[in-house]
Amino acid sequence: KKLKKQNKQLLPPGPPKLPVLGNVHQIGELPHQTLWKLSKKYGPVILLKFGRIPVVIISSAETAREVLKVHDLDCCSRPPLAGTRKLTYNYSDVAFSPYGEQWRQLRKLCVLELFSLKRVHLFRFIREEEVKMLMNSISQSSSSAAPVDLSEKLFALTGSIVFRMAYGKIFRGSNLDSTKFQELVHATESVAGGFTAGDCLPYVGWIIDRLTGYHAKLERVSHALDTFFEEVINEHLKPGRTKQDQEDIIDVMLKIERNQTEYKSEAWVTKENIKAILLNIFLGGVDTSAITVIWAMAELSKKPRLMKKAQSEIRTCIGNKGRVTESDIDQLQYLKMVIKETMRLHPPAPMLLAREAMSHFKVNGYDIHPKTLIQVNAWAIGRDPNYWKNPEEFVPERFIDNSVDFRGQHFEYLPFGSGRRICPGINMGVATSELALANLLYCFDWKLPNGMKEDDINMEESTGVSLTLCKKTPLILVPVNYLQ
Ligand code: HEM
Repeated sequence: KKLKKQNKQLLPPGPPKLPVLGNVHQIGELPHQTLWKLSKKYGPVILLKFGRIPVVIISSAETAREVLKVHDLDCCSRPPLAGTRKLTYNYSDVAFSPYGEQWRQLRKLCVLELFSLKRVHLFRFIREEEVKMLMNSISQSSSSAAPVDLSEKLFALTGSIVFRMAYGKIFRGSNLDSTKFQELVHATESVAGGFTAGDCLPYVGWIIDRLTGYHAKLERVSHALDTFFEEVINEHLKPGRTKQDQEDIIDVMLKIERNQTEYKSEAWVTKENIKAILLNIFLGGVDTSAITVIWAMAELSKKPRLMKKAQSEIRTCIGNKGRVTESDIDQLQYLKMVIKETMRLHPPAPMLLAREAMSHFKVNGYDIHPKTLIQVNAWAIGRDPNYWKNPEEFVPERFIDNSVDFRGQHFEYLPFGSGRRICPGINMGVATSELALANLLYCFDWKLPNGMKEDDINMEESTGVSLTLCKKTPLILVPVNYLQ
């Protein structure tokens, strides 16, 4: 009877699997690309096995809609992974915690308090100050016609912005300078989010994790993070901290923690929740915005005509004001299209964060069982020729008179995901990317170094050590001051 029932089930197709390993050996360094190729052969819903874990890969707008909208509630949990469990104080966070009451309350806290539009506006002065400092530092290189490593500068910029918003401190002069902070972010990314042997292989996996050094690295990183979080939280608890201090994200969370009784039915926050959410901000906020601006500058440098078009829009609008502020951004329609097109071709998170099915449901007629992991390939969907004309080409103009946006309602375009788990930091991420790009384009003309040609710009991708998709080689350009 059982066999009969099983035979009636229709599982998604997929490539042949090895015993024990499943398909792990086929994934390669750029999983979104490998899986895209597999989807061309096997279709938009594929079943793989990572060791013992069944994984379904979704690669079309229609099937993404089924998963993220129609069956959102059936699969809005996150899988339990060893790295994230350790780093998030046993899932005390928002991004990696399973679906349930705690996640709902913390998510509400993020949406209504921490990353709300009001909060994004309150932090505007931080973004403007940090972008201004970046322009000043680039301007110095410009006077000596020295090439600038824009990748490094942009990672440092978004690091400083997130650091100040969350911890209220400025890198410069602190014992954790920008380089050390970047190192900590990247070390954290290298142990968070991905699958370890222990997650995939029963009995022997944990031994492999010890032999490869993963376990020791995870211990080291989580200890360093915990020490850092303890330090910044304790600083916020010192009595000398005056009311005039600009309220940062730790202040907001500590206030809520203190007022537990007042909030009781609304939200409840412990020190561990605070630390775990700080970690989410760390991982969600730093690289994503920097990566967007780096890819945008790389694409525009390859197409000088488009760069000129974006610059003339900004320069006509801003005149001789000296810099672009956030109140100018709404008038810069072409700039917004450049950001959108960049996120279509280079979504910072090419595979949305993995979800876990909580109940049985069907996608495209295939059975999906509870505990199956579901990964949506946003990168492949953004290049689907059924939805995008000349999908491999960078054409910001495709967004003219096109209502498609990144708020999760258009399943052919999912840079921030969709459904219950959609990124709550959209406004913060977009505000940072738009302001930085607008100022880079306004303040400078950009030349390629050492007689390099547009076609020589290396557009190879790298997932590096993390879940995000960077440009493989740093973007090096020569700035020429536009305003003297
Ligand atoms: C360009 C900037 C950004 C991009 C492209 C981006 C992208 C994403 C994506 C694709 C997801 C997964 C959505 C899903 O599973 O459906 C996500 C989740 C998340 N992002 Fe972002 N993000 C950005 C900026 C930020 C910022 C600035 C923050 C916070 C300061 C943030 C915090 C989070 C959190 C907490 C989650 C987990 C939500 C949950 O699981 O409920 N992100 N982001």
